[in-house]
Amino acid sequence: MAADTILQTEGLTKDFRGFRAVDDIALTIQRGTVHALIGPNGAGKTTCFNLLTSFLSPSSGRITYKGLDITGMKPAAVARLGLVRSFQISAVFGQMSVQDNIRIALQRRRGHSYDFWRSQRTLDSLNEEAAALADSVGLSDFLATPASALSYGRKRALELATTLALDPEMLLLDEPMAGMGHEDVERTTELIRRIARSRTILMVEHNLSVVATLSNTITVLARGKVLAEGDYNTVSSDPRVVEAYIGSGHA
Ligand SMILES: Nc1ncnc2c1ncn2[C@@H]1O[C@H](COP(=O)(O)OP(=O)(O)OP(=O)(O)O)[C@@H](O)[C@H]1O
Repeated sequence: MAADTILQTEGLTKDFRGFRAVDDIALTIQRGTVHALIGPNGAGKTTCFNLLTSFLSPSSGRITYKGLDITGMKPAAVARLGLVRSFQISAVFGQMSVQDNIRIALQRRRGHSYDFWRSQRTLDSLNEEAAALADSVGLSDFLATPASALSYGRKRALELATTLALDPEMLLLDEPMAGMGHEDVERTTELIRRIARSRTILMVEHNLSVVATLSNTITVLARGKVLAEGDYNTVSSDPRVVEAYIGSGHA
């Protein structure tokens, strides 16, 4: 494992009752980069993503994070190592305000679980940090707003804030732009760019213009295998990639 590699997979394979969804994938993610996983429908992106966060166990192969073999570890243990998946781990409570949602997440990082209810003082001690996090995702004007009253894009921003409250070193984002309108996509792109300044990000994303804007490296999957890898210009001009997308009716 090279010194600046944060996550690596070797021979990563997943079979579903005889169907090979992920086939011998070798990924190397460099620390401090934004790495995108793309590919036509059914390429194996989600399966690969689920393997990386231990939501699925591989049929064979190995995953190494910061030099540590994390294959088969429980998702929570992986998260504690700083490899955190957004939108799944972070629950947002609709009736609670933006501020309270973020304060709960901050409490969780400190391992206090839900006993924060006991002390208003403990909660208040998190106000500053919560405000800073809300600000970092563009929600400073919404601190008192119940999460359920936020627009879809802002809800996703709140989810991101609650994930960032765990202070992950590496963030795995599953289609961060899914279901967003143009304005939210732009805001979220900027947000991810800012987050990426101090973190490593791996994302599965269908919006290719977002991928082009944000990614340092792109791995293209097709039929469970790595088809191409490189920067956006390299992979988008690769005839095999163009064909894979056209063949799937995606282009
Ligand atoms: N639990 C499962 N059981 C059986 N087959 C599965 C399972 N999960 C995924 N597959 C199959 O594995 C293949 C890869 O699926 P996956 O969801 O990883 O692809 P994807 O690239 O994320 O696709 P999409 O872009 O449509 O989300 C598909 O053919 C899918 O039907």
